[in-house]
Amino acid sequence: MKYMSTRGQVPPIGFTEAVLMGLADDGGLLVPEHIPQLDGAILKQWQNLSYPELAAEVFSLFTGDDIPREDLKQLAENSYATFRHEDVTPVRKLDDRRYVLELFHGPTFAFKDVALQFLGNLYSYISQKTNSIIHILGATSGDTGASAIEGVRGKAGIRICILHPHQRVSKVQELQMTTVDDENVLNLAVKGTFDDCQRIIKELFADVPFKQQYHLRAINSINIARVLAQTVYYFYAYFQLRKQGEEAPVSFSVPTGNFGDIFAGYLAKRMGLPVQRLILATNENNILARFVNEGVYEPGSFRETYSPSMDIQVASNFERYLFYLYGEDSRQTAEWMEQFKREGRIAVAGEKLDQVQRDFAAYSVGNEECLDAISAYHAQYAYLLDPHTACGAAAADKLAQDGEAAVVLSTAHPAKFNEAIERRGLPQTFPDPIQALFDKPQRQTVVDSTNEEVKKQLVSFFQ
Ligand SMILES: N[C@@H](CCOP(=O)(O)O)C(=O)O
Repeated sequence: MKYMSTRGQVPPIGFTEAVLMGLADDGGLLVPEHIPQLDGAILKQWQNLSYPELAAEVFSLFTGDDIPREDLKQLAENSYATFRHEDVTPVRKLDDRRYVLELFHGPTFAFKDVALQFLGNLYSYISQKTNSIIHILGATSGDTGASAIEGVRGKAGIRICILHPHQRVSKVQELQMTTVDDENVLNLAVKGTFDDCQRIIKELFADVPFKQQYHLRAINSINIARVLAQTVYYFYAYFQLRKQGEEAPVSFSVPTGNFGDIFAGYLAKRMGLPVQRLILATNENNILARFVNEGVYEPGSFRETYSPSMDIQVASNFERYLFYLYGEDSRQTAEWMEQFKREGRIAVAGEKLDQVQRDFAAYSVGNEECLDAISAYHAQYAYLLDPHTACGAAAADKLAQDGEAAVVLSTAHPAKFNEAIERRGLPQTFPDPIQALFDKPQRQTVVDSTNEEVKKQLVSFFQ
């Protein structure tokens, strides 16, 4: 399998090179040159696999000859051995047609662990096999950073620098990142929003001489390996539902800010997983929901919400979707992205908008509505949702259709977001690893939201 850029200016490259390149050198995003097509017979073969076995199968469709199957299996085994649940991503049935896909059983209690435990090990593997230097640069609104750090802390030959918006992540998210004392970890707290952090790292990655001189690698969902790893749980969840006897068509409700998680679902569906609907749930930072419902992709004003990981205006993976929406036309995609840079707006109408609305249903969840969902699920099912999952649940309820089974992706454990839970006076017990964070010293460097400031820090950390 080869990879190409959504903007068409990168010659086809293999899987390992795509992982190392992260953001495509022409500023676009890497995508596989074709989407593998699975028939019913393959899905049948996969339905009883363990999570690591399934992950190895999915990846083997995308790695070409770059990674032998036995090595892939080992990578997957090692990556998912760190999860606290034997099913890795179990599905909980709440009622007749309502399910929660729990993606938070990894080391940092967020769905990002599913991909980043794997990517951390993959980077180690690639660095040993190819002698590549791995200097990771990432941006986070809270969850990716902690997971990425956990995935590579203390690993030989790897350094990691994560930018997070200063005082705009939850307390537990901040502690998970800043209490890590391994020498290979640098946390920069940027005086700005997540969008500032993401813009800075994207501009640094787009400066190809700088990126190459300092061997910068991506762990955000701009890295195609992240998206591929996230497709696996859609398949696994579908098989679990069928094993639990659920016969109805299956829809997924996905809380999303950067469009990575739901894009993984879109890819799984394009590969042949029978997904009825993909429901896109945003908080009040609702650029994606507005795009699906009105066809206009244009940042609104930034809102601080109870679901800070989704406080995002400009969604990284949106470009990948545009590429597919326009029939894999890289010239058109590049033009759209140029226009977005120039005018801050993209608008689609007619048949294209119809297609968007066939691909997704979307709902933007208000702040109080999110808390209402937490209270309602607690009262009705004795189940405590974190505020991001609550957005997914509220959207699933709002857009529910008769006769379908709705699976809400639970992206984090509620203990990561006690600020929201406390607002409804709901008690919760912190898991031990989270409780222990409060006694540890923190280490972070606060920086201005400029490329120059961040560059200065990187040059000294990655030299
Ligand atoms: N919500 C994310 C933002 C970064 O998204 P990613 O999927 O591109 O890593 C976070 O928690 O950091």
